[in-house]
Amino acid sequence: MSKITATYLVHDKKENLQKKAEGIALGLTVGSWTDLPQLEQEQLKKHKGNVEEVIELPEDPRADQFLGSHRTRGLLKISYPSANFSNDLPAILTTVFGKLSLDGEIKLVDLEFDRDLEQHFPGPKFGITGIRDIIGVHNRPLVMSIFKGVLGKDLSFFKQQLYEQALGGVDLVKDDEILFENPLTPFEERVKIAKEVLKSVHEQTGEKTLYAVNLTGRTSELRDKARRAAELGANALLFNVLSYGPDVLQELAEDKEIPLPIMAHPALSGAIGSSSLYGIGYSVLLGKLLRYAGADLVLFPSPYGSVALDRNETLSIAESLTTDRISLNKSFPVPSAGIHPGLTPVLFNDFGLDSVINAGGGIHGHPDGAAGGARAFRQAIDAVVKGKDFESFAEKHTELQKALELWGGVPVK
Ligand SMILES: CSCCC(=O)C(=O)COP(=O)(O)O
Ligand SMILES: [Mg+2]
Repeated sequence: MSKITATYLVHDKKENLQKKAEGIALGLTVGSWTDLPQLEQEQLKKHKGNVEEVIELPEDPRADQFLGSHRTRGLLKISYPSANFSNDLPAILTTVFGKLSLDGEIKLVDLEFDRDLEQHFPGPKFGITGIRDIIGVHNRPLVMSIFKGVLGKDLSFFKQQLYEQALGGVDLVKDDEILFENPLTPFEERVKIAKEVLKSVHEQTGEKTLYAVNLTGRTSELRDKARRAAELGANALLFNVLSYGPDVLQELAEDKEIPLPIMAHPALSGAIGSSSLYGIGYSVLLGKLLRYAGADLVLFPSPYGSVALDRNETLSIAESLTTDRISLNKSFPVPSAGIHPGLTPVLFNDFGLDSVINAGGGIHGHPDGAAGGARAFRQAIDAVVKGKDFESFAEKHTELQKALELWGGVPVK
């Protein structure tokens, strides 16, 4: 029988982790069944969760600081039969971590879909390969920039910023996630102007650029709005997935009349993923779930910038997005937040060729403006991909040199 397997990190005053695991396996499925008549017990058996593994972990060295007295710490791996849920993320999440998420110090740190279940989730429509094919770039990390300072500005400002970013050589430009429907830069107008600007840049440089327009508004409006964007010539969407829920992303990703790559923004994810005791681990939240739901690109804070995540957490997100799965395309990992060209060597070292380097301030704050910032990133990427000495390369590339003078460089340790 098909199943889903969840791994939980638990901290407990009670010593017996096996008993705790059995309690969860029973409590989240059939409840108390041992006192029921034999026939009913047999019927319920096929619905009962199964404890697959219990691993006791050494006490966290920081336990005294944030946990108080000694606690048992461990990983509980429990599987749930697919007979218990329908094949959709809301049912799966409610089964494995609905009520349980409220029950003390417990964090969902892994979720394994078996092959039968995986087939119900088509995943990214384009994925890494599809996006590379659209842009026509296969041999380097991509560069993405973010519109900045657009709130309160009109379409002429938007047009100029887009033009400069694209002309400098970024592969993708995205709206900031805080740009919603507004009278100065309406959604449909942004799409139309972007189409015109990117066509003109393509004619000048021969390079293709994607613009991810922020798909916002009430859930019931999203499908029509995204379809309209596609009709008007949009070539990508940005989506604040956690404000809506992964199933909403899946609806959009599966829609044949929305033939656009979808970029998932991590806004709100810190509220769910950042505690070491509670919530959902980032590799599940931003990794597996968003890939299953169909995100072609997933943004997350890098270990190095202004909003930094633990390095191992970021590596596990990237691994969840890119690990080989027979029936699923890979999603592009997009380490972000406070990124500047001097971080390119460490980002390339951590996330490799199949990643997108994404910057807002690190593009617009360049002394030569957004086009200069974009060139600095392209030069930085050129240097790392060719294995050149970064500092010496910068001496011969003006924009990169200026970026390093302003923000410094971070060498790979
Ligand atoms: C928290 S990851 C999302 C990155 C993002 O949306 C952003 O605006 C980053 O801007 P920055 O100027 O820090 O590159
Ligand atoms: Mg932003």
